[in-house]
Amino acid sequence: MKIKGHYNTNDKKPLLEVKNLSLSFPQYKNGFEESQIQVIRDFELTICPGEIVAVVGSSGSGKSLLADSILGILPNNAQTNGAIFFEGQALTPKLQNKLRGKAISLIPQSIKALDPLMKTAKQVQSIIPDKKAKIRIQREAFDKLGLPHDTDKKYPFELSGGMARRVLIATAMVSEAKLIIADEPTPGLDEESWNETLSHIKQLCKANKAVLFITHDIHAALKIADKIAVFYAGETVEIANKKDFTGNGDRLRHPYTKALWRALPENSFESLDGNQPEAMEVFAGCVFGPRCLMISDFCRNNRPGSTRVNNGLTRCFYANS
Ligand SMILES: Nc1ncnc2c1ncn2[C@@H]1O[C@H](COP(=O)(O)OP(=O)(O)OP(=O)(O)O)[C@@H](O)[C@H]1O
Ligand code: NI
Repeated sequence: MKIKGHYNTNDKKPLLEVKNLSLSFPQYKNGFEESQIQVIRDFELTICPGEIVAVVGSSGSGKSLLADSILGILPNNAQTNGAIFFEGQALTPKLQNKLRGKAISLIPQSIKALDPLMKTAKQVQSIIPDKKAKIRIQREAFDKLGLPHDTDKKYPFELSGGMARRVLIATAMVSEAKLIIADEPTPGLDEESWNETLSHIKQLCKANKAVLFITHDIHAALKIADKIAVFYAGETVEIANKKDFTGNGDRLRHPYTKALWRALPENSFESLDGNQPEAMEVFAGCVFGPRCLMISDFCRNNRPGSTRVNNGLTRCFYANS
């Protein structure tokens, strides 16, 4: 069955809906012959208030460009197709300008995003709309995140990496954002900071904020997300629920997701041969085909559309087998 409307596991109204988003860049061979590098193909995703949805994909699969598409900060030469809706309204460049940093906010990967010349408390207070309550709101957020009082007067360079990361999360916490996009917020962290960062992100959704959690770390996704969208070569090959990641992965719907799950050290540690295709490779059939053990001639010549299976979504002709 082809999905027509939005994918939704509960009765809440979607906050964000991405429908058939495709993104490409023009490329010039020999200086003038134009071709397209297709980075994202027919991407779809729905996030409801209070939900954490992880987008899991390996390096170069198009995750950050997906975030940039939602925020409206794509490079000028990017060409997009498809539609993004926020609270049911089409996200036009004008609306993106209005919402960016307000209703839609970003927790960037780099702690360099903090202003080096402003004390941390001031930075966080500066984005609180209620000016009378800003000091109290900032302090409450710092308390929730375990940032002691003496953090308030420190400059970013005086903070440890973990503390600076908490200040970035505090910024999202006090903002009026309904949707927070966290782009790889856990790179290279030790186990304790990793756990802390994830539980702080989880706290955000308690205030009914939704989080789009972008990561290549499937453990991190499984720890906090309600739904997991698996991104492969710019396509959502599966949207699974957390509970589907169990046992031998038999509840999972797509061979790539099963392979990711089985490759984890606590599972059988089976690796998957081959590499994800480069953005410029053109496919008539399934993008995962070259690495798939179930490949048939049909898969080589036909692109699978999205199919709803077991309250999730997949792009595989053999999803039910
Ligand atoms: N301006 C651009 N022009 C052409 N190609 C680009 C441009 N920006 C990004 N790309 C390509 O798009 C692909 C996806 O990039 P993106 O940064 O979204 O990946 P990612 O999944 O976020 O990777 P990572 O996990 O390493 O952050 C990459 O192959 C990248 O080289
Ligand atoms: Ni990225």
